[in-house]
Amino acid sequence: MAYSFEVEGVEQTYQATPLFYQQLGMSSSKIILEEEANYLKISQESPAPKPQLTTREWKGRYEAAWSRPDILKIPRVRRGNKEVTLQLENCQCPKCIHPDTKQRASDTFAIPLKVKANSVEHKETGLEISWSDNHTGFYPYEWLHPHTQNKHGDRLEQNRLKPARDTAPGPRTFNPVPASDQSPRISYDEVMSDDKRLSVWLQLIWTRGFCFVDGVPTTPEATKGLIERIAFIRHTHYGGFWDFTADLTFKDTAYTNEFLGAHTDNTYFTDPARLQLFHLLSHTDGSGGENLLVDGFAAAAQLRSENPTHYDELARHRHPWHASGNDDSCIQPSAQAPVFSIHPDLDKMYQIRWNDYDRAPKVNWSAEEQLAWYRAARHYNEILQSREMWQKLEPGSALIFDNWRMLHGRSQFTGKRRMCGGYINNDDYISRLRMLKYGRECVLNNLGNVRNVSSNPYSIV
Ligand SMILES: C[N+](C)(C)CCCC[C@H](N)C(=O)O
Ligand SMILES: O=C(O)CCC(=O)C(=O)O
Repeated sequence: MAYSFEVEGVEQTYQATPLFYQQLGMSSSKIILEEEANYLKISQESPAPKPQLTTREWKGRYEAAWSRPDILKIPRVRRGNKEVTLQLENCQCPKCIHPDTKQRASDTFAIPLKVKANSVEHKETGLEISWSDNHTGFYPYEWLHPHTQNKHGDRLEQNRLKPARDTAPGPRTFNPVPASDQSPRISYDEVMSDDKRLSVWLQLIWTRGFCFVDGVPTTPEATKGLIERIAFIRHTHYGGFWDFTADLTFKDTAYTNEFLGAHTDNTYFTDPARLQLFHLLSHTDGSGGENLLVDGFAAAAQLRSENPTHYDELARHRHPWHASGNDDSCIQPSAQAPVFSIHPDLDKMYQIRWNDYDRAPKVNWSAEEQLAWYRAARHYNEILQSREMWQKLEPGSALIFDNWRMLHGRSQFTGKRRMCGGYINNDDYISRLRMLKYGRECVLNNLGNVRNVSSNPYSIV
């Protein structure tokens, strides 16, 4: 890739290796960025003679300019019309990316929208940028290079994922945020002994998004048996049934005592687990460790009513997700996936992926598309925070929830906290729910029926 600059009036072309600054004779000294109207003036602060590098409008197109206060554009490739944009929130420094879990460690939405790059310095291994919110960002060259971005976004994405109608269909009907004491609950003994109560339990999870099971013996064995009452436990790189504490058994922030903001699990799987059950077995010599739940569908419906465009942004743009904490794995879905997934037959939202820790930097979109998406995501994040339901789990009461609809999280804690639980696949849960609710004959008679009516078992997705 070649970058073209006019240097002192003479057009020069530089191979766009990440070190192209050095080819400009700019040694590892501070590069000062100055904004002049629509131009980006990159000059060098060093005792050596400074080759003035001034980008300018050329044949109606800018060679480089600020397109957004928090995005630094370095000159795009004239022929390929590519450009590299850097964002504070994709900073790769150890404060922004957890050195062990490789997850985002900074809060994307705490970054001011109007953040600006004050200066750029290229170091041996990457660019160091000091940002106006006093954060010093670091972008390794080998990270920078693959993160060039297509100015026009991903045409395929724009064409293929445009919502079927002027705005993407909404989520299925949702219930208002229940006060903690109005949470759906059911008895362990009933669920374990009676298929009718089992069916009620599964329908409560589907209609309300979550359900507590009271009277569960505070042992891993009883908890495992409760999960297996629904279906076999989904095995992942975290194992099958988990019994965990804050010891980084796996390099994921769940295995720490840190705060975890509202998120869905498994965004990095092609097929995220559908149900997740937590049973707090004990918490001694410490405090904190409360759990939060948010109804992501209810929040999405609120977003859609407040700003349909923001809702569409989160339904249209697909993102890369990853789980890379363990040294021997980097798990990613087979295709990038959006925050809101709309069912292709039933024309309603059926899955939310929301996990800022595990969201990888997206490359195939333009600066303008990024701005629109981040505004929408910020709006959704504010709604989610306003709808959080917090409560301290108690030994003996297990919490199960729909991981495609409900977001969960945890407050920071001290002391020894032992949590157990497990995942269940979507297909196994939905099969169990349909068979118990409709019966086998009705389910088999409706295979292939895609009408979104309650008499059709397929309407349960
Ligand atoms: C297995 N257990 C639930 C304990 C932890 C799993 C880690 C979840 C991961 N951060 C994610 O968001 O998918
Ligand atoms: O520790 C907890 O209570 C929840 C951990 C969590 O959010 C997760 O495992 O995804």
